[in-house]
This record gives sequence, structure tokens and C-alpha cells, in this order.
Amino acid sequence: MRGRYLLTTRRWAVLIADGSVRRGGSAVVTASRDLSTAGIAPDQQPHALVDWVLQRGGRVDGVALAAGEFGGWGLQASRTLAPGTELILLPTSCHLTYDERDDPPSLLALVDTIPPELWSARLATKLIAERLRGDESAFCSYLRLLPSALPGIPMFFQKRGVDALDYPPVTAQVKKRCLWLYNWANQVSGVGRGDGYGLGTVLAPLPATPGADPFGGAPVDLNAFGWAMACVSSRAFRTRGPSHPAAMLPLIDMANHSFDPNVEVLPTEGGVGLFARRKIEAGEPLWLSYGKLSNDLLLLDYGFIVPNNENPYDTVQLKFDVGLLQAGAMVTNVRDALGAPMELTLSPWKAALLAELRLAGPAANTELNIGGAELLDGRLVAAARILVARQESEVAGRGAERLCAVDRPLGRENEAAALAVLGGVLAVALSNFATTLEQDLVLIAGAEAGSAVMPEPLPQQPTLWPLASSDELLAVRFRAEKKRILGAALQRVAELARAVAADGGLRETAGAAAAKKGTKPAPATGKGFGKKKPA
Ligand SMILES: C[S@@+](CC[C@H](N)C(=O)[O-])C[C@H]1O[C@@H](n2cnc3c(N)ncnc32)[C@H](O)[C@@H]1O
Repeated sequence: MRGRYLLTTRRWAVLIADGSVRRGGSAVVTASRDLSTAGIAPDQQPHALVDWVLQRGGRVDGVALAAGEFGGWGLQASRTLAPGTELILLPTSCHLTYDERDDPPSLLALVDTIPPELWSARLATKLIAERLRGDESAFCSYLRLLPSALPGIPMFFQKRGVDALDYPPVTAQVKKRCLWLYNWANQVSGVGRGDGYGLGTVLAPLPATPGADPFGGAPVDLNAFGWAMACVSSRAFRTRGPSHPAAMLPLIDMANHSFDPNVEVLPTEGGVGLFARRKIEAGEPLWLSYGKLSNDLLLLDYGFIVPNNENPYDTVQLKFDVGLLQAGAMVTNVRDALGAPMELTLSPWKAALLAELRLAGPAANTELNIGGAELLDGRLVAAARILVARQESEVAGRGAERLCAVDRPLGRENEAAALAVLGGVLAVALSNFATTLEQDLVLIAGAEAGSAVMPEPLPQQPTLWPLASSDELLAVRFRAEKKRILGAALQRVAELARAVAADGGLRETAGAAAAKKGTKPAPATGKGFGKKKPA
């Protein structure tokens, strides 16, 4: 049976219609039908997928599909497994991908309209084509088990959910992805064709030439394409490296994520396999690591986050500019030697040093990250040290690595001022959020308990409302993690500041010692901070 409609959720169109993506006009959502009407009925019989893998020459041993911890499917050990055990062997004929040998030119031509970096959109076209084949698809046992909606992915959030993220690097990405899809869809199908499908329609149908439409004339709308992109981004693997198409790996992709995985995917002759990394007891869930991903990427691509400060790869992005450090200095009221508020002016030598750190100038990369193992971005520390320096000799000629070393102050006064500025920068970053961490935790606890208890608003703060949806709850959990990171970084700054204050005998650096003796420190090399100074 060929499905005529491929509609999943109307949320995508809502994001476009409310003006946050596209100003003016209104997106027409033609219908809100469940994907189950699109050719393939959902199936709760997971053994069919295992049988399918076996029929196609794969192997499945010691592993079972089970209800996962997060509401969907998961994998678990069906017996005790020794380290290195092969659990699933998936031959390439089971990989869902597009290919010059197997796919019609119409599908490949459509893929070619999508830039390679948008690999999930490329593979999404193939996924939709298979879905529309219905029971005739070679992958139908797999397609039946795919989720019919991916609510945690912010592309599908209501506007309130996107706003609740309160974190521009991610909200900008969400809007960019939606806008790209919207523009691409209109470019491919042509705007104003008067075909009666409205703005919600993507490819309806493609050129009238027979065989030119990989979807066989079935209307495929933004919602459907969004569903397919989200399925791909949350499940596909790049088994053959970034220059080859990504692939969906049926069954293997039922494993949920942990940063402490007990299984791994490895290439094998003729395909890929899932292997035990350590001894696993019967009944234990199988955990795969999806990669060293920040909560930003987990949320955008997979629709979940790792909460409670347990994501070691999560960071808060800051954009460097001198104004940020000046604001930090004002917030903490950093004073110069005469007791006047310290002005972080940008003299030419400071500008040159910042350029060598690639924080200024034509080759600048101003993205800084707070978090991870280090907590403080070394380049931010270096910038603070440079900007508070009273003379060039305090900072010049040390080498970038030395200047960025968080635990190696250049001199006591310089470090005390730099740390005060850093504390101010972190406080400014925290104050950019509309709510505090404490308020978020009350909101989260309230939503989880279904209680109406609301956090106290701060003076001047607009009224806070209870969280109205799971989108908003996830968004608040996400932003709470960012505040935890900034809080931990502030604590680190405070510890460092205490150490500087306590350490009267802070070692002088070569530059400071030379400056004191009235000699000039060795000049910085032409290649930036250049080599480390000899000890
Ligand atoms: C590759 S699939 C794993 C199988 C999936 N649970 C299913 O039912 O099809 C990835 C999706 O599983 C869910 N997931 C995986 N690991 C998770 C985790 N640690 N926390 C929350 N959700 C997770 C997310 O919805 C994610 O998009």
C-alpha cells in the first residue's frame, strides 16, 4: 500500500507560522495526520526486526529489544556477555543509505540539491522514499519501529519552548535549521505553484515528468521532512567517514546513550557490528556512546540532555569582545593601583597580543567555552591577564600556552585583577539569563510533581508561569545545566583568587623579574607568542 500522506506533527509549521522563522504570511498545515497512516502501521512486535536482520545474512546473539528507560526502545543483554562478544552483525544490505548503484536518479538529483554538510537532510530524502514504499520497502520491519514523533527535538518545540531555552547559540541553530528547510522546500517545489497544497507542502509533487519525483507523486510536507531529518540526526551513523553518506543501522540504533558505554560499534568485514566493551550481566541495558557531545548537540540532534552536571562535554559559549571584559571589570569593581575603577583600554600592544591569541584581527575566532574539565577557557584567562596588565612587560614574551595556563599566574597583582574581571564576566553571563538556577530548579520540581508552587520573582522580573509542556520542561532543564556550569566556573575563580591572596610568595615570572630589574623582557617572536621561554 502506498501512503498518500506523510504528515507527522504540526509543530514544525507552527514555528514557521508564528513569525520566529518566517515573518509575515501564514504556514498552512494541511492536516495533522499521524505518520501511521503513511503506508506503514507502527508495530510493537520487535522480533520481526531481529528476524529481518537474520534473513539478510546478519547475526544477532545475546541481545534483545526491550522497553528503554526513556519511553522508547532500548537494547538489553539476554545472557551474560564476555568482553568483546559480538552481539549484532549488520551486513551492508541492512544499512539504510542512498547509493548510486541502488537509487533512482530522481532521488540522487534531489539529494544533490542539499549541501553535503546537511547530511541528515540528504539521508532524510531516502528515509521518506522508503517510508512511502510501505510494505514493499525492504526496510519495512525497521520503519515500523521508528518513533512517529520526536518531541524532544527543539525544531518541533512550540515557540514558548524555544524561547524557554534562553540560550542564543542553540535558539539560533533551531531557527537556522527550520529556515533552511523552509527555503529549500520552496526552492525545490517552487513557490506559488497554485497547487493547493499551501506553504506547508514541500515537494508536491516534483516535476511533472514521469519518474522525476522520488516520492512517486505523494505530497511530502515540511512536517514529514522535519520528522525524517530528526530521525536521521538522532539515529544515523557515519560508518564510512564524513565523505560518504551517513547510514541508519537498524537494530543497532536501538541502543540508548551513556557516556559510560558498555557496547561499541566497530567496522567488520562486510558491514558493522555491535560488540561488548566489558562483561555485561543478563538483563543489563546496553549503552552506546553517541560521542563526546555537549548538551547543545544532544538536544539539537537527539532531543535529550544529560542533566545534573553529568555531561563532561557540556559548555557555555561566550563570544569574546573587549566590552565583555570591561563589563566584567565594572561588575566586580576592579580597581587600579591608585584605587580608581580599572579601565580595560585596548592599547596597540594589547591588541597585538589578543590578535596572537586569535581573539582579534582578521583570523579571529572569538568563540570561548566555559565548562569541560578545565572549566575556564584558557584564552579568556589570557585575555583578562593582558587587559589588566599595566605594562607590556607583565605579559609579553611568554608564549600563548603560558599565558593561557589557568594555574600559572604571571604575577600577584595581575592575577588578582584578572580573576576579578573573570568573575565579573561569569556573573554577567549568568545575569543574561531571564531566571536564576534556583528559580529553574523550583520550576522543574513543580512540573515534575504537578504542583502549582512557583518561584519567587526577583525585583523587575516579569511574572513567571508554570511550565506548560514537556518542551518547556526540557528547555528549562537545558538552561539550568548552563547555569550550573557558570556557577562551577565562578567557584573555580573564587578558589584561584583565594590561592593568589594566600600565596604571598607567588613565584615571579621571567618577564616580571626582568621588568623589575629595569631590563626589557625578551620580545615576542614574530609568530605570535612563539616558543616557550626557557626555564
Ligand atoms: C538511537 S535512538 C535509541 C533508541 C530509541 N530509544 C528508540 O526508542 O528508538 C536515540 C533516541 O533515544 C533516546 N535516548 C537515547 N539515549 C538517551 C538518554 N541517555 N536519555 C534520554 N533519551 C535517550 C532519545 O530520544 C534519542 O533521540
